[in-house]
Amino acid sequence: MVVEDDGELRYGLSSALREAHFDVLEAASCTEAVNVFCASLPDAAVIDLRLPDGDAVDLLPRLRSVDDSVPIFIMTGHGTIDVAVRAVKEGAEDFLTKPFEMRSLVEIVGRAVERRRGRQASKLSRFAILPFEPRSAAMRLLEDEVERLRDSDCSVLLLGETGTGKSALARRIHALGARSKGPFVDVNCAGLNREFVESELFGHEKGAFTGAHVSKQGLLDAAHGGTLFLDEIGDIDLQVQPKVLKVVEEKRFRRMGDVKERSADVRLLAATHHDLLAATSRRAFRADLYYRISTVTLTVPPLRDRREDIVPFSLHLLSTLGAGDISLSTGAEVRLLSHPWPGNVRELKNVLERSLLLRTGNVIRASDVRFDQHAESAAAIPTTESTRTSSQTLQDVEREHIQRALEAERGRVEAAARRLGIPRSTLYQKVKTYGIQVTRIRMTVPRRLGERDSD
Ligand SMILES: Nc1ncnc2c1ncn2[C@@H]1O[C@H](COP(=O)(O)OP(=O)(O)OP(=O)(O)O)[C@@H](O)[C@H]1O
Repeated sequence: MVVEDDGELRYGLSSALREAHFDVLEAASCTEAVNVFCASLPDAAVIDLRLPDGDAVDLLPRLRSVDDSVPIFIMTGHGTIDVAVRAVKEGAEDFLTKPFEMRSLVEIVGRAVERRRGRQASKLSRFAILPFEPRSAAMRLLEDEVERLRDSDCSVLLLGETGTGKSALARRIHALGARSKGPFVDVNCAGLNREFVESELFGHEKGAFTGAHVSKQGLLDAAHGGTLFLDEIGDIDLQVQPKVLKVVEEKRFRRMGDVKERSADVRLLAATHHDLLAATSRRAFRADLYYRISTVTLTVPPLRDRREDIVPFSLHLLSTLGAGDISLSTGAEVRLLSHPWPGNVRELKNVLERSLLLRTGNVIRASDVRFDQHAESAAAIPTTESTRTSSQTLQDVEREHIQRALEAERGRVEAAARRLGIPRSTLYQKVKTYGIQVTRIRMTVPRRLGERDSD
């Protein structure tokens, strides 16, 4: 993403990057930059320090609260280097002093994109090489089913309560299969409106709708040769569903505003925590799509139904958190075993992360195991009144309330903002101010759009 209000310079920067085969999105102000960034999650951003409606230092926290893994470069003139240094302290990758050679820009951006991709690939491979051997019958059965699907290219529907590990399982299925060298593109469809999901998935041609200033490849292009994982598929708009069906059945799709069809060489994995069959009878989900994607279903059992796994899985999670030398006292094990885990693995991971911070020495004790009081019901936010204690400040209450809203909406900032009755931009600001970790990013595109060769 290139953000520059000087049209000529913007054109020069974009052309240099396009010549180097980057897909470039342009913005001329902070407001436009936020919109483009949220809609497309670019692999890197190059931003002019001074923009008509603010400067890059103001913009950084807003962009980083959406996705802090995107490398952001600040372009600056000689007189403004101290401000640019501040921007780097705020999390910018580096700054470029004008005038600079386009060649250096292309090199710097290219290297940052590669580094980011490497980090994402190693995350994925770390995940793939740390399999957990379950003790529970339910998880062993699931493992057998996954093993049987290893060589198949069929679509799979993953079912299970929120936080059970459906996305994690989708990544494993991808990593085990023949497409493992191709991209894994993960789209969370919850809360996305029709036009957004359609343009993100299928891409669009210039002028396809108001604001489509340039043509854009979709995530189906990005997933070419790999796997497309549609999380919360039950939330996909009814009008978009026939197009998804065409991808599953015919492996073909059409960009918005385009007349020609393109081939979609993707394996489709989908997940939902809704009862899709019931949704088909309410006509909220198309029956033909349901039957097409549900030929093979895998159900991830909730943690409370696989208690034998809780202690060994906790030790496994501790090692994935870099704490493989930490053990659990008997008291801590008893506490973990007696909890109902409504938030499943996500909640277990949070509790373990917290206990790592609270522990002294190499053992987690019962008193270090503190449950999230608000996870009892992921769907309900308790009233502020019921959670207030005399020592809490108004800010403590606000921070907790925001955290609960984000948990209840599984990290979807847009939905949490709606729930709280505040604009999304205000929520981003508060998330930044309170240093709240948003645990779920809506969309992960592990490589540059349109790039098709293997990692
Ligand atoms: N086998 C595993 N090893 C390590 N971490 C895991 C494993 N399974 C799940 N997790 C972690 O638990 C959390 C929840 O997992 P995930 O997002 O896959 O759940 P989900 O069922 O897709 O949730 P939702 O329905 O809310 O989308 C994530 O932080 C994930 O990294």
